[in-house]
Amino acid sequence: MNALAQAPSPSLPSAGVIWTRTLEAIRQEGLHYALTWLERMRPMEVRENALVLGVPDRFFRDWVDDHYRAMLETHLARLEPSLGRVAYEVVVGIPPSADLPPTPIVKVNSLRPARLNPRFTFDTYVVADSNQLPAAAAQAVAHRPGHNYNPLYIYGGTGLGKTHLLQAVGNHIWEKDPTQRIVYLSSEQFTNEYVESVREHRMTDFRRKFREECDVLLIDDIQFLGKREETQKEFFYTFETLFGLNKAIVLTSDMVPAEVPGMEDRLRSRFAMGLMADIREPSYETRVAILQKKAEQEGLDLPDPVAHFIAKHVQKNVRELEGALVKLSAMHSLTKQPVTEEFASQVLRDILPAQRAVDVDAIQREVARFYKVTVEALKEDRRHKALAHARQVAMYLSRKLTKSSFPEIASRFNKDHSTVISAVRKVEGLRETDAAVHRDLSELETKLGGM
Ligand SMILES: Nc1ncnc2c1ncn2[C@@H]1O[C@H](COP(=O)(O)OP(=O)(O)OP(=O)(O)O)[C@@H](O)[C@H]1O
Repeated sequence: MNALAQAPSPSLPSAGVIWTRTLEAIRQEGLHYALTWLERMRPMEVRENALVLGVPDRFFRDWVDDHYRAMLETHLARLEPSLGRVAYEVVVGIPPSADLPPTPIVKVNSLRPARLNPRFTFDTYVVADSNQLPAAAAQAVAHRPGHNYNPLYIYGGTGLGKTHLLQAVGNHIWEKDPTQRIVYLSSEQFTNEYVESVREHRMTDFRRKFREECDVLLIDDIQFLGKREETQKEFFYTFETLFGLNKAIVLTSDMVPAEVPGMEDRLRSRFAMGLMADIREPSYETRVAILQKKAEQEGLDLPDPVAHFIAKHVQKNVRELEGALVKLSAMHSLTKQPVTEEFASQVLRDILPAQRAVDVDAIQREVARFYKVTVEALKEDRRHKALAHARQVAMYLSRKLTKSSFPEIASRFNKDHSTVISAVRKVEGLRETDAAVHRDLSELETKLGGM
């Protein structure tokens, strides 16, 4: 049999090596059914900008060419940009196609569906208290699209990971089964496509794309549909068709359906038919965990105190946390300075919120709110255990976060200064030994914007 031929230029690997790598990439994408055919072919040579593959007969050649050429050429170009084509040569000795097992005739989407970012996967998503339900629901949809939670409606504030989860659903389904037709877009893009199709009299194409050739519909920021009456109508029928066919529908929004201005009632009620799950703002611990995971992904060695420092100061959303980390990482590789708290505070000066001056009043208010007691109760003499703890915490924070002296603090709580001193000592001790107290204090300090 004609074995592997040599490469045309010394800079290119041989046809055999290129072919092995191509098959490996296809295997990694889980396209096993394609391999049944592809593994029969023999790498012959690299000719001009084509990889020449040996095939047993013309039937085989035509079948592979019809079904897998696009996929092969995509993978080839990714591995060797100078090779954009495959060519075939009938070779004696390769077992003929007749003894191949029957292969399902499916149209393979060898390219990741449009607009899906491969970075947004379940692997790179940190699951925590703030997003447990939507993350679990998204995974359930990705495992059994159309059967679990249909539709799934994920809502929450900006930069909290809605798009990430939505795209993770799409990426997971596609990676497991590239024959699934996944349509991912924002409601604004849906509107634009609709308006264009009406204008250009291409509604049949539009409906085919969204109703007939769609197994999974993922729409980001559905709230923008509220302002578009005509598009909403079209979307309603799209929804009804897909839902009736058990096709998976996942939507994201920054508010619950009932709050979306201008959204028709019939759509609101349909959105609420499956599962509505909200992503909340990440807690302090979640922010630390996200920073650590992202640092690991970026290959940045992030010491714990620095992760805590950023988490304490960047509280708004995950997008801002990520921005802080990217900046830190870039400055670290440029300057080669060690990643310390001091370095972080210099680098992130312009993103960190300015330190708020905290006073005893603000501390009393925040602590009272936190422990669900009144500010007056903090200043009274009552010795109820929970109240006494809240009072001691308020005294400790007053000492730690303000410049007030013990007697000054004492006067604000109607106590004498020795009570404040022993309260501060007690809370300092508890902070070291009691994890719940440690967590409460960190959260309170974060809320108060202190260090
Ligand atoms: N739990 C998480 N784990 C890892 N990364 C996250 C998480 N949540 C958010 N991110 C990251 O934060 C950034 C912002 O997230 P995303 O774009 O999904 O937010 P969003 O809720 O869709 O925001 P918007 O409403 O503004 O569109 C992304 O880079 C995303 O990867």
